[in-house]
This record gives sequence, C-alpha cells and structure tokens, in this order.
Amino acid sequence: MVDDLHIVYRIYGAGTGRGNATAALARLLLRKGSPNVHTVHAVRGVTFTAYRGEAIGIIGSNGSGKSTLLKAIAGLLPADRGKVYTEGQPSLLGVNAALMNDLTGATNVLLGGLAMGMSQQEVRERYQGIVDFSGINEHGDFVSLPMRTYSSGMAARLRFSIAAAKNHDVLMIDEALATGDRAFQKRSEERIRELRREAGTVFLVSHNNTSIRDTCDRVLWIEQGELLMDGPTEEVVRAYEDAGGK
Ligand SMILES: Nc1ncnc2c1ncn2[C@@H]1O[C@H](COP(=O)(O)OP(=O)(O)OP(=O)(O)O)[C@@H](O)[C@H]1O
Repeated sequence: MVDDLHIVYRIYGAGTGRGNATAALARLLLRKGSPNVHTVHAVRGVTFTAYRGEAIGIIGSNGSGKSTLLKAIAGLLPADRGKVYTEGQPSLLGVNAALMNDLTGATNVLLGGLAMGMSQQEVRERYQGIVDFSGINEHGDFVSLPMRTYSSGMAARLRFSIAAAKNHDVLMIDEALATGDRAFQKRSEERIRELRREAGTVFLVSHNNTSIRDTCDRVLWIEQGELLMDGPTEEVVRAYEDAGGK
C-alpha cells in the first residue's frame, strides 16, 4: 500500500547559471555564499493499494515520475512524506538493474541468481533455463561474451530472465518488455501470468501500450508526479491515448 507518498530529489551543487569555476573555488575556499540545492518534487501525494495477484501498469509522459515511484516502492528512495507498506521484499528489475558490464552474461546469471538469494545449487539448476528464456544465445554463443558487447535489448532480456527465474512477492519491471522482440514479449507475458498465479504482485512501467494491454489488468496514470487515474487497463489507457499519450 502506498499512502500519500512524496519523493523529492535534492541535487547538491546544481549550477544556477551565475557560477563559474572561479566562483566555485571562491565558495569552497572562502565559504562565501550558500551551496545551491536544487530540488525536484518527483512524486506528489500518490496513494493506492495493490493486491496479490494483480499486474499493475504505470503509464505517463517522460519524466512524470514512473521510475521514481517504482524505486520508492522497492525501498531504494526515502519518502519525503507518506509511506509505503509492503508484504514481502519487492524486487526491482529495471533496465538499469546492476549487472556487471565487463563480466560475461554467464557470470552475471550466476551472480544475479546468488544476489536474489538462490543457492549455488539452485542457480546451477536454473542456469540453462535462464539463458534459453533470454534468447540471447539464439545467434551465437553470446552468453560467454562480456555484457558490454550486448545490444541494449539483449541486456534487458537477460536481466528480465534472471529476475523472472525466481518467484517474487512483488516484482517490478521497468520497460524490459518493450526492448524485446515479439517472441520474447510473449514468453515474458506468460511468465508474468505465472508469477501472478503464484500470488505475487507485478508492476510494469512501460511506454508500450500494447505490452501494458497484454499484461496488466489495472493501470495507474501518473502525470507530473500526481496520480491522475487508477482503474481497469482499457479505461485508463484509452483516456491516456485520447489525451495524446502513446
Ligand atoms: N536521480 C535523480 N536526481 C534528480 N532528479 C531526478 C533523478 N531521477 C529522476 N529525476 C527527476 O524526477 C522526475 C521524474 O523522473 P522519473 O525518471 O521518475 O520519470 P519517468 O516517468 O520514469 O520518466 P521516463 O518515462 O522518461 O522514464 C523528472 O523530473 C526527473 O528529472
């Protein structure tokens, strides 16, 4: 449950336009002037309750606060006001989830599995399934190459495959589906349905309304940090499209 949540980013030392290197040095040395703190109020009073077995899409224009909301639910950002109550540990699977670029896909599967709390034995058992699910080896032995040689779509698919190998109480996905091809999207949708049957809650942030329609039964529409609409997928996505959102 998310109750009147506010998230404010504080950016220290943000330029105000009047600073230059000499002025900055003077401030540091002479302690003259106050440090600039720029704030961005990214989530403004969002309240909703998510239930087990739901798949909830989060839509809204660029910079509306979707990713910030997910990070806050995952406990990665402190609330300025309000509170997030969760049962179980939410797992955030973002396109930016921390995999190591210089390590091979194979090593990342092992480390990612361990980081999610699987035993070595479990990781070994599920390894092939994860690689097959991601489809990254369909055109060569990419899993033996460093992640930095992957396209952004391949990397996103591998991240999704690692995270989806485990059953989560709350699984949050940031755009991963939008970067996969149609075959991968179908596999992901099927896996998301399974996760929901296992009584988890899935959140999906996406700019792809088709993925949202195919996967979610409820949608939150966020604009300028505020919850504009919360309801059945078709109703909310149609209102969003009518307002010019794609
Ligand atoms: N680490 C950060 N530090 C400061 N401001 C941030 C940070 N991350 C996001 N913001 C700001 O917070 C606001 C919401 O950003 P957020 O990434 O949550 O939006 P979004 O809806 O996920 O956007 P997009 O659709 O482009 O991915 C924006 O104004 C953005 O500039």
